[in-house]
Amino acid sequence: MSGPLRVALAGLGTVGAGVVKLIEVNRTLVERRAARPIQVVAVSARDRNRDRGIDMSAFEWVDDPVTLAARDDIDVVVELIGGSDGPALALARATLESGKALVTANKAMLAHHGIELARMAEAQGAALKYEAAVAGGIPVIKGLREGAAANEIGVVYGILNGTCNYILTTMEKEGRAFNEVLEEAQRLGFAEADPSFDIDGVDAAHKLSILASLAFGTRLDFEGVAIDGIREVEAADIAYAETLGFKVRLVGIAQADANGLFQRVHACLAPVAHPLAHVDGSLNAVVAEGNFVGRLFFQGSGAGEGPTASAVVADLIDIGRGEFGPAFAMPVDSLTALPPAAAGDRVGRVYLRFTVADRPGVLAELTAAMRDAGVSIESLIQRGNTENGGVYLVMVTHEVPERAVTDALARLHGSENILGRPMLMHILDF
Ligand SMILES: NC(=O)c1ccc[n+]([C@@H]2O[C@H](COP(=O)([O-])OP(=O)(O)OC[C@H]3O[C@@H](n4cnc5c(N)ncnc54)[C@H](O)[C@@H]3O)[C@@H](O)[C@H]2O)c1
Ligand SMILES: N[C@@H](CCO)C(=O)O
Ligand code: NA
Repeated sequence: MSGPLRVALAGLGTVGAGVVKLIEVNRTLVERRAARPIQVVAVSARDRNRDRGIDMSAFEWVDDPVTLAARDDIDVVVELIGGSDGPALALARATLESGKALVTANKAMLAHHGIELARMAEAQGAALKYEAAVAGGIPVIKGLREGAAANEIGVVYGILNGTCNYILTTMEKEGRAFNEVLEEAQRLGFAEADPSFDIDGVDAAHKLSILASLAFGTRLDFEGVAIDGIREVEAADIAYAETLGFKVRLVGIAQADANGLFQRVHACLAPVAHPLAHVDGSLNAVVAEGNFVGRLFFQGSGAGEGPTASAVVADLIDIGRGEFGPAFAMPVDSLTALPPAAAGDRVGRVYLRFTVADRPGVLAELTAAMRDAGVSIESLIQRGNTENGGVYLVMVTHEVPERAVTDALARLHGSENILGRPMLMHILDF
């Protein structure tokens, strides 16, 4: 064995504490695999005295994590603070500038500053590793960056947020209210510090932009992701979806073709036969289609202490072995910049839920707008009273270009017969 890999941990929350525990429990095999001892030299967090359920007395405590970057007795800094900017970014920059290896679970930081950090790592010949940042414990970064590296990948999509999947599937199985289930996900340690990042789709978009760069060899483009979360999904939508043969899932989709780079996060209806319809609770899943390997399906725990620590320590093992290369699978200057592709040309089936007044002529008005916009209806359900005195009218369209649905909704805008905002979800057709 060569000399120890000297590690500093910045951030001792859910993930940081998990890393300390994993190294403790699995030390022997981790060190055999890294071919050297793993030595946690120093740690930093906001509150020194917080009870983390682990003995930290062997580690030097540091108040300012950025000072870790300049130390000669540290080889790798592990950033587990979070946040796209602030102390996490200051630490990441200082670490790479000093030529040290950086391991991070911070997808927000990578989505916003990944290219800059990858360039710094390249300039210094330093490792920048981030397996925990996308789909937690699932080795999807390794899978795309290494395992599928010989393929042209046309599409990558999946369930990238454990909190949303936990909320949607718990609502589905137990019929419980949105807010109650969100609080439970926060207690279980899945949710981001700001849970709106989870439920508004931002966290999934951070991860999707990283996956897209790896899959297509394109420059990371978080600004190009169209984002919708799950706030508008009602228990009724989940029940209608079930009646129609679907499950509601928050799905991130990235596709690269002659039209450019299409990236979108949105609640979708997955047909019950689709593998994503069977991804429950806080699990994540990623599907990638390669031109030689075919369909790859990765599934596992995308959040929580153990699975995320598993990914962080795997990165440390790689660094211990000296196995790393360009952060985004190729040198930054080789990444192409594709223009964002417009959604309007995309063809697919759509689920629409309207809350309508219960009076004659409403259905005729709705179907006329669909007809005039060239939208053909595959199935239609009208049922029940809603709280605001209307009835729900739910339809699934045949395959149509997205702009036709937008046109139909524009024709109905302002109609006295339509109460509240229509709910639209795309049907997953990969
Ligand atoms: N929790 C998960 O399941 C999960 C999964 C994958 C990725 N991540 C990512 O991992 C990172 C950490 O997440 P977490 O859930 O462990 O967060 P957390 O809120 O539980 O922990 C954050 C830690 O950072 C420390 N911290 C905050 N500001 C600091 C500062 N200025 N200096 C030093 N320490 C500071 C806090 O004291 C705390 O120990 C985030 O980037 C998150 O997105 C989390
Ligand atoms: N908040 C994230 C943590 C994992 O990145 C989730 O719920 O998936
Ligand atoms: Na991962």
